[in-house]
Amino acid sequence: MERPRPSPLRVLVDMDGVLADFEGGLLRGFRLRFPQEPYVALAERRGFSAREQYGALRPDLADKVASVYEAPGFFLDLEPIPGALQAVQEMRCMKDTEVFICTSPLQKYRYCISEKYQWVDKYLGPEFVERIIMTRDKTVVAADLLIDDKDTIKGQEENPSWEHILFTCCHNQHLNLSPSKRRLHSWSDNWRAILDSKRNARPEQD
Ligand SMILES: O=c1ccn([C@@H]2O[C@H](COP(=O)(O)O)[C@@H](O)[C@H]2O)c(=O)[nH]1
Ligand SMILES: [Mg+2]
Repeated sequence: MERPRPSPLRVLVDMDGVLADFEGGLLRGFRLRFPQEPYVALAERRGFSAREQYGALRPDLADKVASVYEAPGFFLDLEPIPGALQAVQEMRCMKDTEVFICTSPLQKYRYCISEKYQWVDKYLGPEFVERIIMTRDKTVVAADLLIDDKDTIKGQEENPSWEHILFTCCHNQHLNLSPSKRRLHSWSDNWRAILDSKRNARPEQD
């Protein structure tokens, strides 16, 4: 009897901090727009929210830093993270693998949503535009893996189906993870091994 084909391994890849260099773009934009103000160097970044860290430095800097990423052109002008584009293109061509870009829009979404679509089209092409999942709640999306730089991902679903692989970024590099949690240190790290191990760990299908 013919064995049934395994279902493809579904991988969600985050955008800001994983494909697009949000932190680099934010620091560059902040220093250009507010050259007299103190800033947080990338090596000093702690915690997902740049807004909170700037606000702790001086309360009025919270709105100033947010005004940088809320401005038109911010998301479209972000540089790709080194190796990211090649990695996801390779992932897309891998046998028995499905890759989606899973990204959260800002609450002030006026420019962010369309610019994220344009960015994907510009750097990855229309095949990937078809594969954008834009959501403020990633826990309700079903997948095997989520590669994301946000250290804690919460939402309506308490037990998301995916395993969160923490992608190293300036704001999370100092965190000690629980032994069960895995990191991808960069796109030069062995992301293929992570996909393979997940594929092999899945229960056999009848
Ligand atoms: O200080 C910050 C840093 C980022 N954001 C926004 O959060 C999302 C992050 O999306 P992911 O899909 O989790 O990468 C994005 O819209 C950032 O602009 C923020 O609001 N404040
Ligand atoms: Mg992110």
